[in-house]
Amino acid sequence: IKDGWFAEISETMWPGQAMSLEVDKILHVEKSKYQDVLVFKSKTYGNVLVLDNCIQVTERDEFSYQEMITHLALNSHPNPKKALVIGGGDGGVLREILKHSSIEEAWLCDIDETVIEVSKKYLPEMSVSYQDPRTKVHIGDGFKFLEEYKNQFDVIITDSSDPEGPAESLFQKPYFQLLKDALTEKGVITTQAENLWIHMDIISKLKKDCRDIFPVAEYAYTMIPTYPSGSIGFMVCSKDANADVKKPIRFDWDDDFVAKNLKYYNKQIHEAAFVLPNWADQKLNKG
Ligand SMILES: NCCCCCc1nc2ccccc2[nH]1
Repeated sequence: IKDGWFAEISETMWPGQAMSLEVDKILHVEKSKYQDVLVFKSKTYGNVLVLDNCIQVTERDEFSYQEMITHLALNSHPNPKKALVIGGGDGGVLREILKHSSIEEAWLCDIDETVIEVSKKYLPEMSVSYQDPRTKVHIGDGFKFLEEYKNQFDVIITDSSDPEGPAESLFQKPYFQLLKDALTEKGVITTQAENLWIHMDIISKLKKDCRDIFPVAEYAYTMIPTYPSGSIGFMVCSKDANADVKKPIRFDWDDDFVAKNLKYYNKQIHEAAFVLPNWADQKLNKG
């Protein structure tokens, strides 16, 4: 933090550019077992969680990412009862999962307990989900967790940080085989799949790996001002060869519920999220 501004600089992940947020007050600085943890109150984006100098969530725009990574998956499954989040220690994805009345158990496995602790203290609107009786928390490596739970989950959401650091293994092909084996018959996954403008190499490899393992694998994205280049994507995959993840197969909420509980996701946005600009479509789907 310099002259009252935080700059998200990474010469390896987003060379030559950096999102900056003006700092009102530093709230927490800690070196956990796995990463540097920083929480600050920003001037215009609420509280901000930073891990190893990368912005993870801000209170002002987190709903875009949390709603899309969750509902693109859950609304692509006929009747999700048991869901799992790998990562996502802030609790925002859990909060979104719990908006589905079909959910009986919502599990979360994050490697870093410090992230959960600071989220409970500084991100109350996301960590509120930890109090829900359907929530089950496991602290540990998602890779190892999945090796123990085969054919258990209808939906698995990988809400990971970036490939540099503790989440590195969550972007490799073996991880997607583990996800598939942990899913039930018509299981669906979504993963944090980076940005079209600066990570086309990561995305095309993710899509290829997912296509080798899942019969259905598509990339979708959302607008989010505080992630690099202002958007972030998701791999959306299904074990059901007949599934069309590009359209919601379920939308159980009435207008009143949507007005009160969904600030971003709706049926049209679900479909629009998979529509790519020409250059990206060429590279991803015809490369
Ligand atoms: N550069 C894009 C970063 C996306 C980060 C998404 C995210 N936000 C998180 C918060 C806590 C734990 C894991 C998380 N993963």
